[in-house]
Formats: sequence, C-alpha cells, structure tokens
Amino acid sequence: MTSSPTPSRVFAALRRHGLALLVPCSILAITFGGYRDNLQKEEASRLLLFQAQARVQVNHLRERAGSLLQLAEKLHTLRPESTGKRPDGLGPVLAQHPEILRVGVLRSGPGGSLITDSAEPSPSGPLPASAASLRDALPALGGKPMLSAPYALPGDGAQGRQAVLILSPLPGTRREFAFIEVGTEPLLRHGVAPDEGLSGAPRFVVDVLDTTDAPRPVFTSAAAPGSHDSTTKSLGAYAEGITLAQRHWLVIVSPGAAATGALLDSGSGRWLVGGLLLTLLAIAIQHTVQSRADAVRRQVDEKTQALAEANDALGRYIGALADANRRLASEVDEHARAESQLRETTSLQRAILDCAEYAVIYTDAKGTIRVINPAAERLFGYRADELIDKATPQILHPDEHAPRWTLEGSTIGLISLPPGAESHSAEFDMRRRDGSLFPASLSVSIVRDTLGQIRGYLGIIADITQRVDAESRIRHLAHYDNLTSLPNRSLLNRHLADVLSAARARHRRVAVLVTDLDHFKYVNDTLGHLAGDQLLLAVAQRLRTGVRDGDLVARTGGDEFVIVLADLDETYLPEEAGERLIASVARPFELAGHQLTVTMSVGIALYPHDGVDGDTLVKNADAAMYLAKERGRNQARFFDHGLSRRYSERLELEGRLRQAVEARQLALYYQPQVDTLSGELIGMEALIRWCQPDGSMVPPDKFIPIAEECGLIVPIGAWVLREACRQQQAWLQEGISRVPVGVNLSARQFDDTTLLATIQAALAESGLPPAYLDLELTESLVMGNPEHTRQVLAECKQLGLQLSVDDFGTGYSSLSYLKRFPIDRLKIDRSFIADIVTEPDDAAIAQTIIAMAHTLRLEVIAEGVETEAQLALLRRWRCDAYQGYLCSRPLPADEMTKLLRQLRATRQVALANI
Ligand SMILES: Nc1nc2c(ncn2[C@@H]2O[C@H](COP(=O)(O)OP(=O)(O)OP(=O)(O)O)[C@@H](O)[C@H]2O)c(=O)[nH]1
Repeated sequence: MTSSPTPSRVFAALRRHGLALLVPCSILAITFGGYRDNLQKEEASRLLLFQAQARVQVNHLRERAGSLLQLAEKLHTLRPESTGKRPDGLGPVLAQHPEILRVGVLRSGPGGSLITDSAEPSPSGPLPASAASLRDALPALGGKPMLSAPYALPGDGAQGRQAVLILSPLPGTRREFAFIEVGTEPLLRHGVAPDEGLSGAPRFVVDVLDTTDAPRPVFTSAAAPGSHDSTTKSLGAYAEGITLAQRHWLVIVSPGAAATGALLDSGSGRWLVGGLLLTLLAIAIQHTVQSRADAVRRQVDEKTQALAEANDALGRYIGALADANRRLASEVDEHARAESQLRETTSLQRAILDCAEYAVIYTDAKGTIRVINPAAERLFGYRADELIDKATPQILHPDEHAPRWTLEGSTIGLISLPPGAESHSAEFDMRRRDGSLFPASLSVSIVRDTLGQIRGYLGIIADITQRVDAESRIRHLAHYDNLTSLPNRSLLNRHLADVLSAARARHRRVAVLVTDLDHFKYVNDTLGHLAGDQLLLAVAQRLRTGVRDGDLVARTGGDEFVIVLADLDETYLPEEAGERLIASVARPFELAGHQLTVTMSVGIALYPHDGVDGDTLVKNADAAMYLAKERGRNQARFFDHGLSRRYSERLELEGRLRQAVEARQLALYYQPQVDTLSGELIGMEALIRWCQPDGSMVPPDKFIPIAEECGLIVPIGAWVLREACRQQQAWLQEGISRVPVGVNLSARQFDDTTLLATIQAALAESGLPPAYLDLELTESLVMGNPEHTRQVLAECKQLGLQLSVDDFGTGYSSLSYLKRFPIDRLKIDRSFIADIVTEPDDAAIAQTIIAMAHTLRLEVIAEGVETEAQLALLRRWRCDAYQGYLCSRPLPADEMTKLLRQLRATRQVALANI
C-alpha cells in the first residue's frame, strides 16, 4: 500500500525532525555560550596565574644566574696550581649546573689576547672574539664578575646555540680571569623551576634578550624592550628585565606546551568538548532514538500496512467465515432436522419394533442375532440379552446343525433364496426356550449397506399355530365329521373307490351298511340338541369298536352312519355284522342323567351284487335301511331290487317339492285361536299345505322333513312369512281381522342368518304392522342354543313382533328358564291336551304349565283341543285360548276370509241387537 505525502504527514515529519534538531541545537548553543563565558573567565584567571608563575620563573632565573655569578666569584679559590689542571672541588658544582659548558681561566696575553687556560678541552672551542672584548671591560669591574653578551657557539651557527661568559677577576692578578661559559639554552631550560614542569613538558619557555649589546633575538616573541615588569595582554609571554653583572636581560617567559595546555585541560575546553560530546551524544541518541523511532515507525507502518492487509484479509476471512458459518448453520440446521427426523424415525422404528405383533429378529451376515423385539421375546420365551450374539440355528431351530440365515449364494441356507430375490419366506417348525416346537412362518430379507454389501438379514417370524390348526381343522372338516371325527361322505366316497378298486382286482366282496337311529328326533326334542349330539357321539364310538380296524365308519349326516366292510371273502356274513352293530347300539346310554335306549335300522348293499360303484352301493344300502324302517325299525335289511323303486320315489318327492315351490303349489291354511271363555277370535296359526295339481294333498309330516333335510325349508319358510304377512295385511285392510297371525319357524330357518332380513322384507313388502305377526318357535329350538335364541328373539321383539313357544312341554324345559326370553305366550303341546280328561298326570302338567305361565305373565294357548270336556277343563284352569278341531280345522285362506267376514257380520249383528 503506497502512501502519498499528505499535509498531516509533512507536518508530522517536520515536528519529528524539528524536535530531533532542537535538542542538539539547544545543547550546542548552551555549550558555546558556556564555553565563551568559561573561556573569558579562564583567560582572566590564567593570565593572573601565568603572570605570577612567570614572575617566579624570572626570579628563579635571576637566582640561578646570580648563583653562577657567585660561582664565578669563588672560582679564584679554586685556582689551579698549574695551567691545564682542573681546579679541585669543581666537580660537584658542575654537577649542579649542567648549563656550565666549561670553566677556565683567561689570561690576557700580549696585545691583550686571551689565553684560555682550561684543564679540559672545551667542546665550544676557543672563546669567541666577543668574549675577548670583555677583557677591556674587566678592569672596570673592580674585581666584580661580569657577563658577556651572548655569542654563538661554534658549529652551531644557524642552529642558534648560544652561550655567555661569566668572567671574574682572579685576585691578585690583573690579567687573569676565571670564566664560566654558560650555555644559554641549558641555563634557560634549567632556569625554569623544576617543579613547575608537568610530565616533563616545560610549562614555560624562558628566553632572554640581552639589551646591552646590540639586541639579538633569542626568542620568537617578546615584549617590547624596556617594558620591565610588563606582561603581554595576551597570555603569549611575560617579560621582565633583570640586571646581571651589569648586563641587562629582558627575560621573556612564554607558556610552554604544558602551560598553554590542551584544550581538554581547561574547564571551558572540557565544557566545550563536553558540550560537543553531549551534542554529539544527543544527536547520536536522537539519531538512535530517531532511527529506532523511524524503525519502529517503519515497523509500525509495515505492521499497520500488514495489519491493514491482514485486516482486509481478516475481513475477507471473516466474510468467508460468516458465509461458512451461515452454510454451517444451515448445514447444522439441516443436520439437526435430519437428526431429529432420524431420531423420530429411529424411535418410530423402535416403537414399531416394540409394538409389532410379529417377532422381528435381525442377524448379521453370519446369522448371529443382533436385534430382537419384545414380540420375539414373548414368542420364543427368551429375554433379548439371552439371544443377542447367539447363532440362529442353535437357539431357534430344532436341528442344531441347521444352517443359519445366510441366504445369498447358499444352497444349504435355511431358506434358499431364488436368484436375484432379496427376500423369501418359508414355513417350518421353530423351537421355544422350553424346547417346545411350534409352526412358524419365517420371512427373511437381505439388509444391504449403501455399497450393496450384505449387512445382515431381517427375519419376521409369525407363530402360525392357529392357522395351521385351522387349516388342519378345515382339512379335517373337509374329510371328517365335526361332531364324531369320523370320516364324512367325501372321505367315504374316496375310500369306497379305493376299496372297490382293490376288490375288483382281487375279486373280493365289499359290504356297505347304512345305519340310521330310530326316532332320533324324539331324543333331540325331549333331551335337547346337546344330548342328541352326545348320543350321536356315543353311537359313533360303538359303531367304530364294532367293526374291524380296516373297516370304515363314516357319518354322512344327522343320525346316519355308513360302514364299509372291505375285502370280504365268501364266508363273511355282513348281515351278522349288521346285527352285531344293532345289538351294540341297543345297549342303554347314559345321557344327561338319563338312561336312554335307542334302536337302529340298518340297510346292507353288497359289491358286486348290489352295485359296482360307490354311489350305487350307498344309495341301495340307504334304500335297504328305509325298508328296515318301514318293516318296524331296529333291524338290518339287505337291498333288493324292489327297494330301489321306493327309494327313487323319495328322491322323486324331493324333486317334486322343489318344483312345487316354484309352481306355487304350496298354500297356507289358517287355524283360528279363540278365547276359552268368550270364544272370540284372538289369533290364527298359518299352516303349510302342499296341494298337488291333481288336487291331492301331501301331508306336511311327509314333505316337511324332506324339506328340512334337503334345505328347502329355508326358501319355503321365507315364502310362508311373505304370504302370511300379505294375507294378514289384506284382512286388516278389509277390516275383518284385528288379530295376529302365527307363523312357524323351523330350526334351520332360525339358524339362518338372513332370518331377520327375511322378516323385515316380508313386513315391508306387505305393509303389515309387526304386532300382527306372531313367530312360533318350538321349545327344543328355543332351548337348543339359548344365547343365539335370546339374541334373535330380542331383535324380533325390537321389530315389534309377537313371540310364542310352540309344542311346549315336550322339551322338559323349565318355565323359569323361559322367562329369560322375551316371549308373549306358550302353546301347550297337543300330546298333553289330548289326555287331560282321562290322564290326571297330563291334566296336572297342563294345569301347572298354565298356572306358572300366568305367574310369568305369559298367555297360554292349548293346542289340539277337540272336545268340550277338554275345553271345560281349560276354562277351569284359566287357560287363555285354544285351537283345535273343536273350534275349527285349518282353513284355506278364502274360507278363512269368509269366516272372518262372518265373524265381523255376527259381531255387527250382536252389536245391532244391543
Ligand atoms: N342332535 C343332533 N340332531 C341332529 C343332527 N343332525 C340332524 N339331527 C336331527 O336328527 C333328526 C333326524 O331325524 P330322522 O332320522 O329324519 O328321523 P328320526 O327322528 O330319526 O325318525 P326315523 O329316522 O324315521 O326313525 C332330525 O330331527 C334332525 O334335526 C345333529 O348333528 N345333532
């Protein structure tokens, strides 16, 4: 990211650098200001100090020179005895005065020449001419030493080494002088106070200017001559005039290297240097700080830039993160929804599994049980944890070596799966925990994973015991009689076919015996249907035990049994077998607390004599049985070909009855029921009659049983209901009848599920009010199946019908039992009424029935009243009504119409007479 120099940035830079310069500049200014002030102060104090020190130096020089002069004066005491010899005791002196170049004696020679007399050859050679000039001045000294003007030492010429001579006249002589040659440079050097030097460097440079002779500069700077005791204004030099041996020297003291001093030696210098250093330090610090600040700023800028970029990136990242978050949130939502659905589905599946009626077992691919539901626990009697991880065959199947539920590609699988199929079902026995086996239906489905690999097998197991039992029952019913468990007609026919086929092949005889109990209906009617059943059962057992094992005993309906005696040789007498069976049945039975004796009629037909096929043989045996009945019952009869005609007649009667129904040859007759006291019509009973086209009548006791046997009774009964309702409604509409009409219901009708619908249809069709219809049921019918009866009667009562119990007294049922049913009246059977006049028992029974019925608020009608005596008794016993020949025989409808009209007319006449 590039930045442009904005005003704020320029201002910031100026402020930054201005501040940076301000500090060193300030220090510099303070430094220089301080330096100048210090310098001035130092100048002043140094000048004062320098002057004082210079004076000390001058004095020191003066003293040293004076010391030399004194030495020169003493030299005559050291005068050597002979020339050329050094005076004794001079050594230590010379050691103290290294400026002394040589010591000697001068003699003024002839002509005034000076003769040097020195023990040592002088490095300076002969005395210079200038020294010789001193000779002349010496006498004027008066014996005082004198000092020569400086002269250049030989060899030094341009070098400027100078020396002076101090001459001192030797006492006693006029021409001899002791002299000391003093090097001016050592003198001046040693003239400086030795303790004033600093580190060996002379603080002062002392020069002298000889003012006696023509001045010669011996130093580089000097004050003006004569300015004694004057100090230069600057620190450059200090000059002071001194007089030595009548010679005037201007001593000039200049600061030496040490005196001038290093800049650092002075306070101002140190101040300046310190200030500069401080400035430099400040600059350095400033620079360092600035550099560091710059570096920091650069870093900050870089970091800021990086931060900005990072911020941008972060922004983008946060944006992306937000997007990702949104996506994640939506995915999480989706996931949560899916999870919730999954949970729901899982709990639903669990609930389905838990509630499932069928046992569900899931095994892995190896057939090991993994999941089991409660229904399976119940079915097999195990807890789930006892079955989990167990292999299916060891637990659930009878055969431990049975293969597991591995289906695919396995030909030995428990259920071999057809190629390509994903599930299959089979039925076989499975084992419960207690070891018991039960028939099961197992439906196994392959469970695959998403890759299509087999994960396991889901088995749904149903206990099909009931179904198997039902099927077995159905199979049994198809071939066996329900009551006695004997083979039925169907199995009989198959068996007969087999037996006859074998007999044909082996030329053997076969006997077919048809047996029928005599008057079995009476047992039913008197002891009840249940007792009848028990009797049939007992008879079946006796018949079964009365024949050989290989013989067949079948029940073909009602009280009829058919026995097949197969593989008979010529010696076998089937009539004996028949007699034996009759005898066995004739033995008394214990039924419902009663001892009962029944007889049986038997008809016999023989293969091949009486027929070569099963149907013919059974039909002929049946005909023979009817012959036995006709001949007095309780006997066995062989078929003869005359019988065949009679049997055919019965079949023909059945056929004609069917036609009669269709041809409307059946008619209803009506028998009045009248009040025993008033003789008024209180009702009438419809009775069926069969009027053949030739005008002859077939009695009801002849065709009703046939109608019941062949089932025609149901359509006939329906017709009776319709016709009675229609006729009654006609009378009602004519206004000649205000009494109900009674219609008999047979047992078959009563058991028919369409009975109520039939009644409702008859009422609706005719428009007859239900109260004018009276249903008459036999006592045995009512008591046969009380529950069913109560239900049907209740529904009939709801319709508004009247209900009567017909033939009461024959069924031994108690009256109190009857009160459970919504019955309106009882009809005492004609068998009790017939002898009430002559038989006290019958009279007592009839009287009791009447009395008890009244206590139950039931109306009582006596049947079959034929005499006035009977009627008189009935009146006495307060029987409500009666019917019978005494009043009227059953009348055809038209006659009944006439009667009703007459009755109405009579009533009207009677009323008119009033
Ligand atoms: N208890 C009972 N009765 C039955 C059964 N099947 C038919 N019946 C009755 O058995 C009786 C058979 O009567 P029939 O054989 O025609 O007449 P019967 O009274 O025996 O008189 P005869 O045969 O002429 O001697 C009828 O009343 C039927 O209602 C049954 O399974 N149980």
